[in-house]
Amino acid sequence: MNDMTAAMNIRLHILEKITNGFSPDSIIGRGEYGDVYKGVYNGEVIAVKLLHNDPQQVLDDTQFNSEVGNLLRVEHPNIVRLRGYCYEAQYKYVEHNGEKVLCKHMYRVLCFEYLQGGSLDKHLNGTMELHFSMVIIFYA
Ligand SMILES: Nc1ncnc2c1ncn2[C@@H]1O[C@H](COP(=O)(O)OP(=O)(O)OP(=O)(O)O)[C@@H](O)[C@H]1O
Repeated sequence: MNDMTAAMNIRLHILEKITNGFSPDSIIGRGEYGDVYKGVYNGEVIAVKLLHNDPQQVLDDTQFNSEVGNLLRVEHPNIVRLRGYCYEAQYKYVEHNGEKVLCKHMYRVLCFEYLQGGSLDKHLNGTMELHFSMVIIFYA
């Protein structure tokens, strides 16, 4: 990871804060790959795209890094800018068949400059499989 991508890494707790915990009230749009929330980061309004959870199509670190890298390289006046990303695991206990089970929840988030009536069409193409996953890692 270079300095640029490191600087654009936005921690999950910050994204949760600026979207009121990914509250439905903060949703500004829904796409094929995830829901889009509105938030303010470093004084700028941004569009926060929380990628869907699909256990069948989980991106590994290399693939996600590669997609973020691609988005960083795109510089065009007609294409919305990536402001940051988040790739972070959260661990929590959930009820499963009457037992408490520790789950690893991977969050994959892309943050874009906010556009009035904006869309991520220009960024998410057929080659991207962007999801966040929930994987049971062991039983308590
Ligand atoms: N940068 C943005 N600024 C403002 N609103 C946005 C932005 N990006 C997405 N949105 C809103 O969220 C909605 C869903 O956007 P998104 O790009 O995720 O889905 P989409 O346009 O249907 O494309 P896809 O099929 O790739 O998911 C958009 O229609 C728009 O209303």
